[in-house]
Amino acid sequence: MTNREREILELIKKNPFITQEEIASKLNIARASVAVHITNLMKKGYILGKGYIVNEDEYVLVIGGANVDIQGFPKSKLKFKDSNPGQLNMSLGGVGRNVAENLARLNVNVKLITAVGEDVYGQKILEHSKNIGIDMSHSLVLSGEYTSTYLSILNEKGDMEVALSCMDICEKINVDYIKAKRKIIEGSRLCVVDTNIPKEAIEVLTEFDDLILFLDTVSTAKAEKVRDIIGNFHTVKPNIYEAEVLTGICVDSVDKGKKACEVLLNKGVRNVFISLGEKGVIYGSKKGIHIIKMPKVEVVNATGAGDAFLAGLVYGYLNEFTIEETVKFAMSAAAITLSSKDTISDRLTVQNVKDKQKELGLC
Ligand SMILES: Nc1ncnc2c1ncn2[C@@H]1O[C@H](COP(=O)(O)OP(=O)(O)OP(=O)(O)O)[C@@H](O)[C@H]1O
Ligand SMILES: O=c1[nH]cc([C@@H]2O[C@H](CO)[C@@H](O)[C@H]2O)c(=O)[nH]1
Repeated sequence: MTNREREILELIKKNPFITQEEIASKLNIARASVAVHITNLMKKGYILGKGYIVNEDEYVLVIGGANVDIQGFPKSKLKFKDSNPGQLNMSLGGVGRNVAENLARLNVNVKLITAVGEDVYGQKILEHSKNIGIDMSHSLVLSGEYTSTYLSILNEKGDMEVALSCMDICEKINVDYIKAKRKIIEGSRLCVVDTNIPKEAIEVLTEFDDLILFLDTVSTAKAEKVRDIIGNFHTVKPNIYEAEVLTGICVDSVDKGKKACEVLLNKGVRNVFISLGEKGVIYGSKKGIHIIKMPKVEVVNATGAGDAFLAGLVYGYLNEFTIEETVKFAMSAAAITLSSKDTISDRLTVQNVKDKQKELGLC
């Protein structure tokens, strides 16, 4: 939605009987432009038919992968080419799905476009989404396809050592499907996309009108898909390895992280957040480039910290936080996730994130 459309929608919400002339004079614009904006608001689904019946349900749309994560926790230092005593844990994952679940836990109205098979894992993902409040009505449920899975081995510190993703089903979220969902995508307050979906489908998304696009680059292999179109995203959150794929700069120091941030801003990205794991975050916008260090926190499983962080960025944007407030909120959301064995923490709530901010001195 454009700023002008938002202004008009606010006026209509206050007075559903307001005339186009009244809107025009309040906003100091021509009546004909008001008519065009109202037509667009109707097309995007914010106004439901004539008589200005307003659709109050503003939503965030997430497009990306949904996995079942299987993770191994060794009891002591990992020995390669050997069988390590440890524990296995299974939880729901997939970057897009994780971001959507974290947003739902932060009370954001969220819809997810993903693809699952008609198998046990797919059923589990659909059931859980229903319980948590993620709208899956625009997702694909495909017979003859396997729901995707992710297998990772962590080290004794809870950081991922190596992982393998098996996500061929995401190829079905293709250009045709994205085009068919154009109305619901353009009607979103903002759209989060991950690079699990095909390159061409992401490219189509970047061509949609007035779409605020947040990007999670997922992994170095998948970040390649967006290298040439990175300037078309509003907000990007690569980690240091993904930032290198996008910029060609090896982020092995804060200065190089800032340089990579500058490269991405110069390409046209509005807000850049390069996550540095336990070292914190380098963030930049036209107001400048800064770093916030991460305080020491308990780490049980680092998987999913980046996804909680991205959900925190969305929350900050929706609530008009400053960029610094947004980073601190997002880091605190990541801290809650780090202390959970599962990819998502069931302790993630707005109040708990605010309490965590205070506890960590990130206020
Ligand atoms: N080991 C850690 N100790 C402290 N904070 C961490 C740690 N790992 C991650 N974080 C916090 O979470 C944020 C995002 O983490 P990270 O840089 O690992 O993203 P990521 O690689 O995208 O994660 P993932 O793909 O596992 O979701 C960091 O900026 C930091 O605030
Ligand atoms: O290629 C991919 N690897 C890993 C993930 C997911 O990342 C999550 C952690 O950030 C984890 O849940 C995994 O399923 C993915 O969606 N695609």
